[in-house]
Amino acid sequence: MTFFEDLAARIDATDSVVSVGLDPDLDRLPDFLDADLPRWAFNRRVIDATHEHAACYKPNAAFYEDPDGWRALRETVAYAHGKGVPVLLDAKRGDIGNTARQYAKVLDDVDAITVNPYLGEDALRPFLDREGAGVFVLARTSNPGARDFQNLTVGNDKTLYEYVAQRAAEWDDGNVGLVVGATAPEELEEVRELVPDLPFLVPGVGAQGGDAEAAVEHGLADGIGLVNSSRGILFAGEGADEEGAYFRAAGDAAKRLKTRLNEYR
Ligand SMILES: O=c1ccn([C@@H]2O[C@H](COP(=O)(O)O)[C@@H](O)[C@H]2O)c(=O)[nH]1
Repeated sequence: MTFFEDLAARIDATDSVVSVGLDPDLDRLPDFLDADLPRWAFNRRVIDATHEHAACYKPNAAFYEDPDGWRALRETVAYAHGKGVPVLLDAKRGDIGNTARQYAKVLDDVDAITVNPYLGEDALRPFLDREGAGVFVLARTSNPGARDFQNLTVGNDKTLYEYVAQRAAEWDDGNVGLVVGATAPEELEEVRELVPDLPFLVPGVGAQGGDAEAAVEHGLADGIGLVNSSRGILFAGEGADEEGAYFRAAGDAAKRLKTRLNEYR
């Protein structure tokens, strides 16, 4: 099965397009979590609490880039897979071909990845050519600085993010999606009009205050796509003084987001 076939089956099974972001910020992990690998201990409990509502888990590589982090990530990916949930690594890779080939090896372990198109097609080929893997190309990101470059006009009449979206559609062989932020609902709509068939990963609902309705209305192609929340789910239990209550809050937050998104599906 390809990533997008798996994802379609998972969306069906959970009735959910929620991507649960696994960004275990060491500075925010609860004090009661006394473990050898705290990020893994945290993620395991989050996965236990949220997997019924998770179409996908999206660990961001930035939260794992040290030796203990790599171990925590490996355990997390295996555990998510054990629960039947696909894993999308948010790594935003993009480098010259020789290096990109090394980066792409991570697709032996995870099901999909985010990539940065700035270096051009040859930097993305090692990911695009991976049988079965999903590749989400950054088009219009959710941060305020996205406008600095992505909204510039290139050629005669297109913004850079529109141009990237069109190129990504040309690369698509049933394996390509786009990253478009929920904080830019007008851009979401424009990109959807340009590329009706590509599923989007839409980050930025929750902590970034993005538009959940636009995320669903424009993010899904034939019902397939992902709307991500990380901090809004992971740290929903902050303030709870015991473990059970803390992680129940994460489960409740994932369920609430699923229910809210489903109003617009
Ligand atoms: O445009 C983008 C691309 C990626 N992200 C990532 O998604 C999550 C969002 O986390 P929240 O806590 O829900 O804000 C995080 O890993 C980002 O690096 C994004 O936000 N926007």
